[in-house]
Amino acid sequence: MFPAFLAPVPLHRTLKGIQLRSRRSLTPCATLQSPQQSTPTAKPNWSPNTWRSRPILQQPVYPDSQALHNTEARLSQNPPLVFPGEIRRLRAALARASAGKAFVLQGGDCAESFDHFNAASLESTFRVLIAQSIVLSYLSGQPVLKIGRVAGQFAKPRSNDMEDTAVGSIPVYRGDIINSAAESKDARVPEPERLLRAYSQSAASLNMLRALAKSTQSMMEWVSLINRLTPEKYAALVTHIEDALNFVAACGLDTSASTEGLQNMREPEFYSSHEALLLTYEAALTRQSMTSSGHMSWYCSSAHMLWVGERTRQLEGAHVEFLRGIENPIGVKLGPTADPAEVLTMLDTLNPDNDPGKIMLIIRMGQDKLMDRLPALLRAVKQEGRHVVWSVDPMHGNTIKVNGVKTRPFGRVLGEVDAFFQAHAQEGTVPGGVHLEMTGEENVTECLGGDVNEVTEERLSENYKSMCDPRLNGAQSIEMAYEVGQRLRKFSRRK
Ligand SMILES: O=C[C@H](O)[C@H](O)COP(=O)(O)O
Ligand SMILES: C=C(OP(=O)(O)O)C(=O)O
Repeated sequence: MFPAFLAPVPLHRTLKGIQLRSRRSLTPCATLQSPQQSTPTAKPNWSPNTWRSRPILQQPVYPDSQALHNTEARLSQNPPLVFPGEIRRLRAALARASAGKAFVLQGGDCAESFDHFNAASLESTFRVLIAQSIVLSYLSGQPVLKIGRVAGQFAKPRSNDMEDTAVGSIPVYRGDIINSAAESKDARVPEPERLLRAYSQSAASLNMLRALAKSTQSMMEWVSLINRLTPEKYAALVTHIEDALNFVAACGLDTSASTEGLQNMREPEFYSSHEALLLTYEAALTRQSMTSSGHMSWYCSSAHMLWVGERTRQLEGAHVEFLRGIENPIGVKLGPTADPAEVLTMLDTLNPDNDPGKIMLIIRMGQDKLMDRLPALLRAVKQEGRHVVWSVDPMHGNTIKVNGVKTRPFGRVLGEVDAFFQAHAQEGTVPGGVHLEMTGEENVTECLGGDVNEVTEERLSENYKSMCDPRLNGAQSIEMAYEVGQRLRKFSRRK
């Protein structure tokens, strides 16, 4: 199934410290072994621990290393959160997206929280993601692949190690899996037991998301949710969506689940993802499993898809080293400084056999910089015949501060989406997805703008709950789906 793993990395891009690939012996063993029981890996010179000898950024320093070690040992015995078959299914779906036959919608919290965790909030985000996917599918005529930033999105990379607060300068909050957001020096001390709590919350979230995905909704229930959150300017489109759904229902197609798209609407396939930042957590949840062709492979069982962040994507760093050995699909965040040679080397390292469902390049350059920087990347990747899904994260490059509060104006976010489609039209490449920090909660006031119940500067403090960066609320998320869908529709018709 993966014979090309045996191919050597092109010499000119071989990384210092990563040896050329060579034939390796395969040792059969039971499926889903943990790192501590591991047999030789299918990837040469890699194990779930090789990252430990690489330079690493954005990691906490635990005062009690024995406690951390005990927690890692505990986690490595815990059951996997996701399974190899699901991961392989996601890769097959992503391969379709890389060929322009599906579109990826990836979204969820900036940072999941222990204190804000509740069923209503999780369910509202799930429902809004499905509603967005219906709008996107209707407008573009493409199946939409739904991936949540959920069930593991707990660790945050930060710009600075320290912050000034009312109690003086203290270490920054790095996400609930690491320390507490409370403003005191003690609260910011990293605590290993938080890894176990994050694991438990992720398991509970996945349990609920799997149940939600299986609980059949009538199409009209979706229409009523979409209707409530649709801006006036798109009211006519809701009627068209309703007509289309009525038509397929009248044809008996909604119950027969005879096409991928319709089945997806009734029983949506839903995948989890998060930034692979806290490598002690990710490594402890990495398991070995046999592929259908009898090869042993490593899967990170913390989420279906993982991504490497803009701040930790150094080619010789620990995060890329960890990610190169696992079979999960990998996202790579690319900010304005990413250059073509670096991106191609990254692809050599993470996807040496050029599998079309393996890599998602997630552009987050900011609306002002994208048109300057993205076309060169699109050209280089296309010229080299590399298969990737191109996605846009229009959130992270468009953050501003208003009265000291981080926010993102809806218009700027949309500006980056626009530029993304424009760059692909110019270069003849495929815009394959969108990545949003969002919540299904309707009354959240973190991002400015939006047509339904507009968030003004004065309203930002009304209900600002994000643990780190501002999210689109339920109505802003649906509005964004219309905007992205219109652009995707125009794009598809241009072909
Ligand atoms: O979500 C992304 C980063 O973690 C976040 O933007 C960092 O925020 P900071 O610049 O306030 O540290
Ligand atoms: C930190 C994030 O993004 P980036 O690495 O693009 O800044 C994120 O998506 O949470």
